[in-house]
Amino acid sequence: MTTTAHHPDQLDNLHVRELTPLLSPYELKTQLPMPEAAARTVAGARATIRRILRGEDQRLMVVIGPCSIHDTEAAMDYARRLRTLAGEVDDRLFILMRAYLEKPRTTVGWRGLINDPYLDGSFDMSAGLKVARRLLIDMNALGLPVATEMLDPISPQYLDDQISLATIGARTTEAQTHRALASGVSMPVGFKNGTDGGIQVAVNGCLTAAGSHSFLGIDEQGHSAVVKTTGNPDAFVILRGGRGGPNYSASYVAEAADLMQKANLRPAVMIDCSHANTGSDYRLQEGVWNNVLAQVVGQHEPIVGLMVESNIFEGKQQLTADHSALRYGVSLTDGCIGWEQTERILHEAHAALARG
Ligand SMILES: O=C[C@H](O)[C@H](O)COP(=O)(O)O
Ligand SMILES: C=C(OP(=O)(O)O)C(=O)O
Repeated sequence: MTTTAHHPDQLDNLHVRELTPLLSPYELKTQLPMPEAAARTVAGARATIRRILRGEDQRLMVVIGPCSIHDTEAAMDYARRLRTLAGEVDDRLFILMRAYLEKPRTTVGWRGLINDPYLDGSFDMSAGLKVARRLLIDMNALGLPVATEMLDPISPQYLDDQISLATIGARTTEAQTHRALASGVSMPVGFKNGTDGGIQVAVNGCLTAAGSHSFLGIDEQGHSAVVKTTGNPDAFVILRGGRGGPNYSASYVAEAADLMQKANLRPAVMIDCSHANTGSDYRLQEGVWNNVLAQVVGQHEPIVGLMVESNIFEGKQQLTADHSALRYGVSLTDGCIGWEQTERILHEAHAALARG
């Protein structure tokens, strides 16, 4: 650890308290290598998602799971349940678990398992990366692929072999850093519309990510490096609502498809049933889900999937200093639907899609 002490003439690092070296991606991947079964899950899921995006696989992609993971035991409990459920509906629905390990905040708040794994402001990110990698390996080894938000431009070097689908969130969808990052990651990537509801920024994100970029990052040894990318052709738009309200209706879906077409991109749209599509009221997610399903049953394209915030138990809870008071399987960030409702809506969707 290097702690900076300020000299009166010092001009740099004036607001930096501490710099703590981190293990390298190579070291972490050597400590926690990819098992054969997990590798099969990731490779298979990425190929399936690419086929869905190109209209070659008619199944609907569903990204479902906690708003954020703070308890790995509860996350694995959820993952085992979802793995079983995914197998029951996989002729119509292709299910990925939402395994969100980094949280963007509107202002301040807990920023996720990688940033602060002990939930106490100690910010032990070495431990956070280890716990995140272990968890993603265990999920993939079950045969359950995962989707996550890529918020930090460094952490993907530690984890990207475990991730089948990446998303760029509403707060970063217009950022050059995240668009360049998306151009180099190894999996398909969804760009959310902006927090103001603007869809064009998400389309611009897809367009930018399709090209090659050069940016500052790290290599496998953890050294700072110029990262040169080839471009990622597998990008799509996620409609999550905005300040003006929801944007999951058919007219917004058509607008997104039209904007993608005008940008010479194959229209592919996922609907996020949460966030500004519900005004952050998790109880409204099922209504959004049903509306979008009705759109899909009539005409699948350009809708490729849905996203739902779900946990073992519904609602959310406050993070306080007394962790013994935390309720098992309840979100620490956005409110989620509970497991029973999750099972029900997935089975109902499966039946509705089977009926056509
Ligand atoms: O998905 C989670 C939240 O919507 C996002 O992280 C912003 O959360 P906040 O408004 O509570 O900070
Ligand atoms: C933060 C999230 O969403 P958004 O970027 O749409 O707010 C999320 O999906 O966890």
